[in-house]
Amino acid sequence: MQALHFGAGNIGRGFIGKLLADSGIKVIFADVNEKIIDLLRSQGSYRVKIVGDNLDLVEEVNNISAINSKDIDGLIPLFTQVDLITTAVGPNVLKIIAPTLAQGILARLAQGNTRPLNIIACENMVRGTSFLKEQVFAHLPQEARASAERLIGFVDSAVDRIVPPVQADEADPLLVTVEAFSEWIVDQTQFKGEIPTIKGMEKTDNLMAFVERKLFTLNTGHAVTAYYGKLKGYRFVRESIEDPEVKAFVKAVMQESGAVLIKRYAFDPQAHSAYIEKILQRFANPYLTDEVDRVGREPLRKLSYNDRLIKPLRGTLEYGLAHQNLMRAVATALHYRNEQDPQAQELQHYLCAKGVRATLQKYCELQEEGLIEEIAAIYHEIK
Ligand SMILES: NC(=O)c1ccc[n+]([C@@H]2O[C@H](COP(=O)([O-])OP(=O)(O)OC[C@H]3O[C@@H](n4cnc5c(N)ncnc54)[C@H](O)[C@@H]3O)[C@@H](O)[C@H]2O)c1
Ligand SMILES: O=P(O)(O)OC[C@@H](O)[C@@H](O)[C@H](O)[C@H](O)CO
Repeated sequence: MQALHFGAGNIGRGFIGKLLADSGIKVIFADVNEKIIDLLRSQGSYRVKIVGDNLDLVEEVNNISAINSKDIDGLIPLFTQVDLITTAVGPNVLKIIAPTLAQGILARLAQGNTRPLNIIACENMVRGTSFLKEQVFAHLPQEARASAERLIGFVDSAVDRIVPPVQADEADPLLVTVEAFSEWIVDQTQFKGEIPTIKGMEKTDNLMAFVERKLFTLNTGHAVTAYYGKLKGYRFVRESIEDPEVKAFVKAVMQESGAVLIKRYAFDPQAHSAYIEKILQRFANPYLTDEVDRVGREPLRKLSYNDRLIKPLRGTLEYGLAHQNLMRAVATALHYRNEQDPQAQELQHYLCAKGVRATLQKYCELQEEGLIEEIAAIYHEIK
């Protein structure tokens, strides 16, 4: 079996590509980073370092190749050969690769290929593959849509493994360092044809519970660790979470979002509490060098209506639950500054020009006057 994987970055190489290759699947990486592609192609392998307590393991990933995703002439024929397409490019890039996917699907259909093809977006996003499907279908002519619907499975998933950016290592530029923990859960109801056997890929018919549990616990807490840590002058996630004040705040936020999840999905409160504790330990992993700016990246995405801060906050309103810490988390995120991050720049310009209330309306799509006033008051108090 062959798979085409878009995005040879941290998660692409350190998680999804590795699981696929470990399961005997030939993985073809497609990326816009020419340097990475050249190296992957010339080496035909790369190494993954897995770190944790009493663990310092280096594993080699073989049976791979790579192509520049801008090389359309080389890329499109691959769509007729593979049985699986995965992505780890970032939520904002899905709409950029959608036209290419549509072109590839059309080539496959034109060839009369009736083998099922499954596509899985592995992004931090609720139902990211369904979003990708909408984007791809928008580029398919009407007459191709019924066949695509019948033959192409768009499978939503939840992905969890902390993989910080690659440290510059001249001796081994492809090396990725990852934590031992990993979780990849797919919606088994959305596959076409036989579900491939991939070690480490778990199947469920209740994906939303897993996606929200992960995004609104780990990623909510991670974002707060980054934004509060940045405000306190920390550079690394570990330094930030080791500050007792940050840790207490992060835990309180995760408990508030947890109350929403427990109510919505009937999770066992004790098991959820253990899940939170385990996540706090993962943030403090002494073997990972993860910067608050990576975790806080793209704050407008993180502050959007369905993402890790606002959706849990909306959940507390829906169920009449406490939300003081979530409001403070949003106010803290609004203070995020990073000159290298265009979204952080846009956020600060808008805040400066229009003020906090207009910012909450525009980017978070909040409408509740009382809530907006309370967050604005906390924002100014933090200032
Ligand atoms: N790093 C983590 O800890 C982690 C964990 C779970 C989920 N995720 C999610 O995985 C996704 C990828 O994150 P990452 O940390 O690997 O990011 P990354 O920046 O390391 O990797 C993204 C890769 O996509 C490539 N890319 C960009 N535009 C492209 C295009 N048009 N075509 C092909 N490739 C393109 C980039 O060159 C880069 O190599 C994100 O959605 C992220 O939220 C990350
Ligand atoms: O990738 P983002 O920008 O959505 O979020 C940053 C981190 O919280 C995230 O990458 C985590 O490390 C990851 O989700 C762990 O599974």
